[in-house]
Amino acid sequence: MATMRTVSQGLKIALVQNLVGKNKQENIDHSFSLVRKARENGATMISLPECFQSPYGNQYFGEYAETIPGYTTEQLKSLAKELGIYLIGGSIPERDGDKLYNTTTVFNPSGDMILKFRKIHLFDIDIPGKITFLESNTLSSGSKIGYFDTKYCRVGIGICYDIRFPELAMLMNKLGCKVLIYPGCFNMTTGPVHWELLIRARALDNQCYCCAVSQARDDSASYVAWGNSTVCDPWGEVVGKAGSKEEIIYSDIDFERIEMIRNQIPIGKQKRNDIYELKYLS
Ligand SMILES: O=C(O)CCC(=O)C(=O)O
Repeated sequence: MATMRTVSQGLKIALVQNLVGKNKQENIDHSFSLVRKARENGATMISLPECFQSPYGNQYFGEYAETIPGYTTEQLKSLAKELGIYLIGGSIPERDGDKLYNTTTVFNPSGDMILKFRKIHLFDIDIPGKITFLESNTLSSGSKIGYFDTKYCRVGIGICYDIRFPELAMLMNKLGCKVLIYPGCFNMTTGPVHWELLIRARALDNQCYCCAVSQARDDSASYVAWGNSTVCDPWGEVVGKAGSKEEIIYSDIDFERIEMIRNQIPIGKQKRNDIYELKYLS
């Protein structure tokens, strides 16, 4: 007799750290098989990483880009509906006219697209002898904050480099997000020191859950991903962490814990808006 798995009634998040190769269809098929597995294991919200169907790199964005809605997002839509889950489609290179964006789409359990979010802060850095990357050579930036409502809570979205900007996370907190999710793809220079620190910082300064989901590491790729997909709780503690290889990590979101910590250390109420204020210029 087949074993019936228990599907969580609450918010159980799965981060799918898939290995991305050069074949788009294989990337889609393979990552979807991992999403199915995560659903079988009870996840109710599942996130893929940044560029889940395309290798990460300026030389790839144009070739793998699609319109939204388009081929990949139609498949994400069907999968969300088939599995009855909230599905965060990592990101894909999006083509809109003559511009490219790094874009996340989110689907609800009925298959409706409830968010299209374009990466706001482009990854332009120069660390001599280590890594120089200029996303702005190919991509344009978004200019709208990304969040969506679920039956559990409001969830905020940023993409990779966006996690370095505390103001963005604080605004998502101000808008009521209890969970922040960052599809990302850090590298072997910044990943070891900054990745976990940034995830923990965003969780702690907003007293919320913060999740970051990476591609798995491929040492032969032109851009080697750090991996280490992570979930951090509102106390700043890591409650789920992957290694460098392909893996799915799971985390149950405890809303009572968020409230308890917010009551114990009430920084949300102690902000001195008479001295400083964070404004959302929509
Ligand atoms: O901030 C970093 O160190 C890495 C960011 C990145 O890889 C990205 O934004 O895609």
